[in-house]
Amino acid sequence: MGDRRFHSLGKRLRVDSPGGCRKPDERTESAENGGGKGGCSSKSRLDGAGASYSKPDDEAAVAVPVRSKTRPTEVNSAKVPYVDACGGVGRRDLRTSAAQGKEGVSDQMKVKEAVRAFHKIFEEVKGARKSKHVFEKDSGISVFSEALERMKMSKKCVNPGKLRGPVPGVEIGQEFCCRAELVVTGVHGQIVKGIDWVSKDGKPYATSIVESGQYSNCMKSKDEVIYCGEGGNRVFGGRGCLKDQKLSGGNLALRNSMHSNHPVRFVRRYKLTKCGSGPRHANHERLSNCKYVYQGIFYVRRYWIERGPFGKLMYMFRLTRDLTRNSHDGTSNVSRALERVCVDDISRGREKVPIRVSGAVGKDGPSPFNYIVDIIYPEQKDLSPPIGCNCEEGCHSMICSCAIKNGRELPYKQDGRISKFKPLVYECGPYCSCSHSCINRASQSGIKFDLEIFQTRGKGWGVRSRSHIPLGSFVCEYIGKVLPDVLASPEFNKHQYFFNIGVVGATHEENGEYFTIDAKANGNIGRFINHSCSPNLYAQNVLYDHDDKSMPHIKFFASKDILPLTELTFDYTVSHVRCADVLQRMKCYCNTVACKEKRPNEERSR
Ligand SMILES: C[S@@+](CC[C@H](N)C(=O)[O-])C[C@H]1O[C@@H](n2cnc3c(N)ncnc32)[C@H](O)[C@@H]1O
Repeated sequence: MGDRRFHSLGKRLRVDSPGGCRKPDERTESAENGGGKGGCSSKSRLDGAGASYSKPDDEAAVAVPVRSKTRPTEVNSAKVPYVDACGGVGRRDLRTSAAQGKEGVSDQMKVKEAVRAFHKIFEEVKGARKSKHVFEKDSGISVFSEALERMKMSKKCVNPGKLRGPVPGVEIGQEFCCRAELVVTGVHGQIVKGIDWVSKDGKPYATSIVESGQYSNCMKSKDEVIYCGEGGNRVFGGRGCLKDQKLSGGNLALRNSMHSNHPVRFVRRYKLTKCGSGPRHANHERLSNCKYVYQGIFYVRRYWIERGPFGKLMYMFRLTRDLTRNSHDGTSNVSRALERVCVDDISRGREKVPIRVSGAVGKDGPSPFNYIVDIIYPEQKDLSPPIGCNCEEGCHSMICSCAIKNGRELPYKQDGRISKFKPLVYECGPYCSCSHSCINRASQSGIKFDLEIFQTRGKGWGVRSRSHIPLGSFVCEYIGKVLPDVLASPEFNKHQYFFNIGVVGATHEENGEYFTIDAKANGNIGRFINHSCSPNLYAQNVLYDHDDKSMPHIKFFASKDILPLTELTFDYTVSHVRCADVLQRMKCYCNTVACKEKRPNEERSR
């Protein structure tokens, strides 16, 4: 390993939400629907720290939460016939649906009954106010809220606890006239907030999200949603509430749900045209100018922060539908589907492109690990946010403060390829004013090449690309959990997944503060890249979301043009990977001329 010299960064700022910490959640799983106040100012980090989930993904994905004997019918298609919750003209008789068992029907009847009861109470409240000439603006509480309150008092809501996963009696595609209907049926317990959550072991976990129309959310396809977190960043500006979003409340709950692979219900809002169709209540009147359609169970795959339309930071979440979950499937179907996922995409939809396992699958496939796409920083580490650039019109080498830190040059060419390798590259990031398409963010847009994992000779699994990779292209990051060096046990293991990090010559070395990325339990495709004495990848230190040189991102770029199906490798000895120690104790199977020259007497007959 190379020697470690270094400089000081001085004071470290926090990346996380400021503010004191009251208990992260005041609600409990058994809280009455809609009763909680969403906010929480829990002190929490931007990074993945605190990801205390212990379940491997596979396990979590198969474990369908069971809370009622009567499982709801979840079908993975928005086109399935829906049960109109409003009980009006032209509805199908629920009892005729062959797919629904007796219990499913009774759940649906309960849901329908709750909606009917709500509308009855709503009419009563409205009528009472009308007769007393009480106008909504004078009453201080809306007719909806008052009716909802009465529903709760008379215990007429169904599925009252904060359920996780599917809601009994509610199908994908089911329509609701208003937010209150979502509350009385147990789909989403918040009448205003878009994110609903429960507290478990003192941590909030998201149960459902509703597109409120206030943020720039979008459903990219019927299986993928980009959801903007909550707080101070409405698309239309709001009333004096513009501020940076924080990793607390619903945002923290979504982050935690991502780490623990918790299911999140998603409800989409559709605006209705004046004469268009839409659910109506018993009197055939529209209750609002939009409708809400239940879309099914989604999983949070990743999150990031970006600047919103008003220049404030927003937490963005990517959720995808879990196609393995379908209550018509028996367990065998679920495991078959999981197997298929393993062959098709080891990242389980977390990368933009699927990552295949070539050859063996199932028991013969790579041993299980939790696929993550964001580094998990140590909880106790205060990460200093960098001072971002102010280049709203695009970054230029002479004026962009990030380019200035790179020696007054932008490290990337127009096509996104790195111009030259450096000890450290400063990219623009979440604290910069430039756009996401800024050229100085080349390594932040995810994997683009068609990578796959395959069995090598003598080295276990390795990585290769099905497509050609041009010199200088970003390939992938080495992702895992950052551990203080002392915790990264140097003991010899068959396959080591440690990557020692830290910019050589930076201040952390004076304090003896060293870190290692451990990708054994949590990692991405980077953990499968093997060593070669004549590598085709280069591990580049990159900083953008914090300024701490002791834990830069490790980004792999192509150090030569790489032909399709060539194994991707980097030099463990140059990159300070702890595997370098391993290589001293075991034979190198990179099978290159450089290796034979380095180790002329080594036996390579595996
Ligand atoms: C980061 S892992 C790489 C992925 C690993 N091959 C697997 O199957 O998971 C590092 C381990 O791969 C093996 N390895 C990597 N490069 C090697 C090489 N050139 N020769 C022999 N073994 C190698 C060693 O066992 C090493 O500890």
